[in-house]
Amino acid sequence: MAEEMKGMRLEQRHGKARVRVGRVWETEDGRHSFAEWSVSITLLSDCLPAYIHGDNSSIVATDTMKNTVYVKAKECSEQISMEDFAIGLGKHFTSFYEQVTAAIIKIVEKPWERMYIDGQSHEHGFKLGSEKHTTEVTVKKSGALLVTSGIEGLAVLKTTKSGFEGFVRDKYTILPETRERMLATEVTASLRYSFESLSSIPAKPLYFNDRYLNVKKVLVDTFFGPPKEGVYSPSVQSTLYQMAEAVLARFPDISSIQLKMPNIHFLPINLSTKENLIVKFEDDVYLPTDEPHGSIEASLSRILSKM
Ligand SMILES: O=c1[nH]c(=O)c2[nH]c(=O)[nH]c2[nH]1
Repeated sequence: MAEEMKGMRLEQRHGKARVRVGRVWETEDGRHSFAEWSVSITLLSDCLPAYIHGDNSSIVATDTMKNTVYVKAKECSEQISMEDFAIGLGKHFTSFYEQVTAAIIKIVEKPWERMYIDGQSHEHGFKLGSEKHTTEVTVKKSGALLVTSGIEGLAVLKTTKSGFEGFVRDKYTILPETRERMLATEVTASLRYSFESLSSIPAKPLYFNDRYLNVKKVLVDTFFGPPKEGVYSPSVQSTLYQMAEAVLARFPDISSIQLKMPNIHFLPINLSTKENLIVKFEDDVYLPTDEPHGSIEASLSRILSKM
């Protein structure tokens, strides 16, 4: 919310960050599902008197926002995706409070995965996985909507079928050209859905969970290529583009994707003295590093034809 007065402009928003909630759902046959979320709420609301006159009469307390997360979690009697939970919260804040014009809800899910014991899925046992599902939803009072989902910390590595050649060479360059190197990254992805109003959201339960898993699979499959032969990567940039393109080709309801793919370097080990070659690098012994790393990011969007 922005307001101009006395030749100045005040922009303000308030909310509650990192409200943590765990939710268990039990089906009739006794099988449990579980989700753990960290929910951050930001409200855009007309509460200028609080800033200017110390008058809090229009403020929705951030403590109330926190409580609302638990009330809404209780009300979800069946398992729900966090995108749908965020949309529900946004809908609540923008319709329940007159002064709230928009709500921005961010959720990060802790990656609890169902346990498998001797190949059999456990009814109520979960273990912590690695990459995280995230979402950010903006709901306006008008019902206008923006839904993004993300993946954080998807670490992938391949030991061959990667190279880097033909780049700029000048007096500062020492990097040799290669068609044989490791390729390692930690993918952060953010997907924007094309749903633009509350009424256009798919009614299918767990629609967004399904999308998340399938997008992750397309990203990973494109990064690695087929299991036997793999696929050659001429650069992180090229692989990133192919991953983004594959997602947009496969999922018509995703209108753009942003990918961040740091190039996490594994440096060849060569050890020698003046007299002796102790370790000669033969694409085998590496020094793993995490800094510095290449930082490579891009977003790919559909250009919507104006018919
Ligand atoms: O895939 C790569 N892209 C780069 O832009 C780059 N720069 C670099 O030093 N190594 C690499 N690798």
